[in-house]
Amino acid sequence: MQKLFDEVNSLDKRCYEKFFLSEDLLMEHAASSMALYISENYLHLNSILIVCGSGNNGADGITLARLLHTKFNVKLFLASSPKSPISELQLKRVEALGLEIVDALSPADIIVDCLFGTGLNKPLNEDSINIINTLNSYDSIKIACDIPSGINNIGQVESIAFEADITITMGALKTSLFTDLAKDYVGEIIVANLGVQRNLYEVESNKYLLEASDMKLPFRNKKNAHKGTYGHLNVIVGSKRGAGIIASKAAFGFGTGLLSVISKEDLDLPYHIMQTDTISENCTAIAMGMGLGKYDKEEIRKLLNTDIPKIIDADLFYDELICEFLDKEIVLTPHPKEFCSLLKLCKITDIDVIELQNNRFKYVEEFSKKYPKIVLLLKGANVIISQNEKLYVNTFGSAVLSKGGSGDVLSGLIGSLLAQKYKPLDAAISASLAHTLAARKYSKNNYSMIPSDLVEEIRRL
Ligand SMILES: NC(=O)C1=CN([C@@H]2O[C@H](COP(=O)(O)OP(=O)(O)OC[C@H]3O[C@@H](n4cnc5c(N)ncnc54)[C@H](O)[C@@H]3O)[C@@H](O)[C@H]2O)[C@@H](O)CC1
Ligand SMILES: [K+]
Repeated sequence: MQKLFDEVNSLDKRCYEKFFLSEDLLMEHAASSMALYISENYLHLNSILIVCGSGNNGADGITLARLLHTKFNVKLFLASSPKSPISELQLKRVEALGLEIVDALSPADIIVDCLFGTGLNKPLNEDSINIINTLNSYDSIKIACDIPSGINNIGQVESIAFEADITITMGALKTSLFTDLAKDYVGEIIVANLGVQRNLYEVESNKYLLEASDMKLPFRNKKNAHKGTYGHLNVIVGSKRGAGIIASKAAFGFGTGLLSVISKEDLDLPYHIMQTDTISENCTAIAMGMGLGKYDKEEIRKLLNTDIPKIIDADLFYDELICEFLDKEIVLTPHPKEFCSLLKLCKITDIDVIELQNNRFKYVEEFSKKYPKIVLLLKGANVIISQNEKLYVNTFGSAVLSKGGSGDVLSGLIGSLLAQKYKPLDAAISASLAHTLAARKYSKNNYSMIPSDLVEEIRRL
């Protein structure tokens, strides 16, 4: 996993003091890293349009123009005149070299957006919106310098943002690049080296970006094993029984040795899935909440009171009963609307889904601060998992998963790993990664996947 930072100004300042690297030097390294990336990947192309604003993001762009002008046909466009001392200096340097500064936008093979970086602190004016709209309309390779212009420092897009194919971000990964709202704009994200090794540039953080290598699949190492070695998951199937059945099928394919569904109705299940009406004696994990529908509160309270590891989803996030159990180490997997209900029930805040989506990290942090033992998995385009005020982001999800039943598969996967004795946080992380990485492997198209296809892909991971 890689660290994420809510702000990097303090990291830049630390570089000036700790490593004696001036702002000028950091900027030179930032632009060199971008120039290297562009030269290594696009030397076969000819023209580059670099669009610069008045701050240091613009100064990065002016510096880049100087570094690339011998290799490409560089067109430098200044959307407004430089305001910071360093950007004035960078402009002097390119003027002295006689670089062309163009006074209108025109298409180019590559566009580099250096309008606004981390300094965007007010809504875009009409001019900026027009520039971004024009750039977005070009059929070019689109590269954002540091952050696509229009995304603010908490990852919100108020009106419009540059639609990058690649974002080359300076020094370290910023949290703002990983919100759901930023997902359609950032493209591939690359970190530019600022002349300091990344591990020296970075300090401690409570937020992490998950990588595929963080997924620990439940491979079996023992030779002397039997089905009981790999746990026994109990899935509580409610009145909307499809959800529990989907979860059960996913769970069985993800390694739990035994699986029983608890249901009062007679369900037509595959023969390897057992059915009973009470919790199994050797149960090692419970998955509940999905499709619960109408239920007996006392029975659910009894189940919640057991010490067996649990994953809880869906309907239970609308019942204040859940608040009695938030001091336990259980896994909760709400989608945004369910999380809003949970935040309200546990008296953190009363917000709607729009407010939550605008500030996902903030509300997950607040929840985790109040309930540090809970493993929370907030569903979304970029899943956020938290425990103990540490946040982990999974960005591998894609629209292929935006379907009824996907969440039930996830509950089954988490339940399966819990049954196999994964720690709750590890179960949530590995299951979430398996869920999203498997969905990426579905190759037919991005709209037709159904839960059984997803389960098939997960079984092939
Ligand atoms: N500080 C450093 O040492 C380094 C900074 N770097 C670059 O510097 C950038 C940050 O520079 P700045 O802090 O100057 O900020 P920006 O370059 O992002 O822009 C800030 C400027 O735009 C104005 N502005 C903000 N929002 C506006 C809006 N909506 N409409 C019109 N004008 C608006 C501000 O008043 C300010 O003049 C980073 O994103 C990065 O690209 C890099 O060169 C790496 C080193
Ligand atoms: K930018």
